Amino acid sequence: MEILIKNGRVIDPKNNINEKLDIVIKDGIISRIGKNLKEEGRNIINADKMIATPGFIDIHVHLREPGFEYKETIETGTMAAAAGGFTTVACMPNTKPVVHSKEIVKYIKEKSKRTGYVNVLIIGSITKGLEGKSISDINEMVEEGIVAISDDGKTPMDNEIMIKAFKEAKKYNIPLISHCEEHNLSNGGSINLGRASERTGIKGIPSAAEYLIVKRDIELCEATLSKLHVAHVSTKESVELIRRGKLKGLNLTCEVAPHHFILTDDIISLKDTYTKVNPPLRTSKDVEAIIEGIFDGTIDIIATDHAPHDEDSKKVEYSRAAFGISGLETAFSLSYTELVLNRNLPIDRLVEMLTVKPAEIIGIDKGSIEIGESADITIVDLNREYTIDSRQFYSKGKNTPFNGRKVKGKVIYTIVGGKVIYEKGEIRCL
Ligand SMILES: NC(=O)N[C@@H](CC(=O)O)C(=O)O
Ligand SMILES: [Zn+2]
Ligand SMILES: [Zn+2]
Repeated sequence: MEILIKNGRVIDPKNNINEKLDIVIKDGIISRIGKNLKEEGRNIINADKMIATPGFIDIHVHLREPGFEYKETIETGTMAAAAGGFTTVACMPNTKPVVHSKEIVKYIKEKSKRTGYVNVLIIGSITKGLEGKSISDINEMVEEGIVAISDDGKTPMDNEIMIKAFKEAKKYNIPLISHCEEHNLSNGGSINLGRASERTGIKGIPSAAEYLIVKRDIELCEATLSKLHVAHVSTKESVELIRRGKLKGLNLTCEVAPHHFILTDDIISLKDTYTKVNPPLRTSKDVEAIIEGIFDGTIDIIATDHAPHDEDSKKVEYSRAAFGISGLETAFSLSYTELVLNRNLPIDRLVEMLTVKPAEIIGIDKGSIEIGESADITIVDLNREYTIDSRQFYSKGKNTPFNGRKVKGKVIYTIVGGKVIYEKGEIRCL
């Protein structure tokens, strides 16, 4: 049966489209785009007063499988993705075992095929066991289809290892995604070093813990002529370093997570460990620099860094709590409300940061609405206001500092390969 998406405003930044159009899906593929297309014999999705965009792509999620199924599984994580409008996610390798060999890549691929609701791409680790000592089996993981390498959660501190890793990434034309943290500086800290750490007595992490490694990795990217993608930028110095690196014409991109352009460390209190995230929430100066970076294109994309945790890992003393925010189900509404409504970012730019730009970074042929392409489409009601309620999350991780926040812009349909996976709050069974 063909599907007709009727009367939506189609926003497809790759093709410079922003107008009211109908879309026909046949056998999972986009078969027609045009005005006033015939209804007969087609399943109608009424997208009147809504936008239809390419399915969102999140290149930074933690699905926790294998090994931490009590925090999230591929099944629950991809349900959360669908509820957030994401049709493709790339999962980070800090699982148990770590994704450092072809066996684990195969395991995740197979499990995703069986239990995943959206497309799951895989990021392999840079070093075995994320230990920063010896390089993973990158060659064989590339053969199994990994889209990037990263030791996310940690930074390999040894330059020799990093140079080898950059050269490997270059050989296979994949980006190295850097979690930038100088561990000797972050050293047991839980929040940003500054007013909040003084106020609360919680041990601080200086901005330099991030930007020293951003600086190092940009220099290594330049020296090895490879692709660097900086994960979860949180400081104004990092934004400036990346801006300058890009001016030099380096193969350099970066992402920001919604919590880093919306929240500051002012909201931190000893009892609310849902505000604990790595890198930590910073100051309003950092937030303003990140916003500037989003406007001038220094910051390429939004990625959620979806980091779900079980309650036992969060309901402990602040310094002992796990770092991370469950982000897939709130990312669009938060970003739309903050960037488009509060700060006047053009909606096309927001959609671009969630679709074609992430696709380009990991080199996949997705992120647009084109005839002949797989029908990954997200339909959003921009006028729908609601209050974030983590009890309604499909994710196992209820850890969000945004609970109770009023936002605007709700995902109504998520279509993956022509199948309606999510519709008006409900996930459709596989
Ligand atoms: N961001 C986080 O606070 N936590 C991530 C690790 C990471 O992204 O660095 C996690 O795996 O829980
Ligand atoms: Zn990280
Ligand atoms: Zn992460």
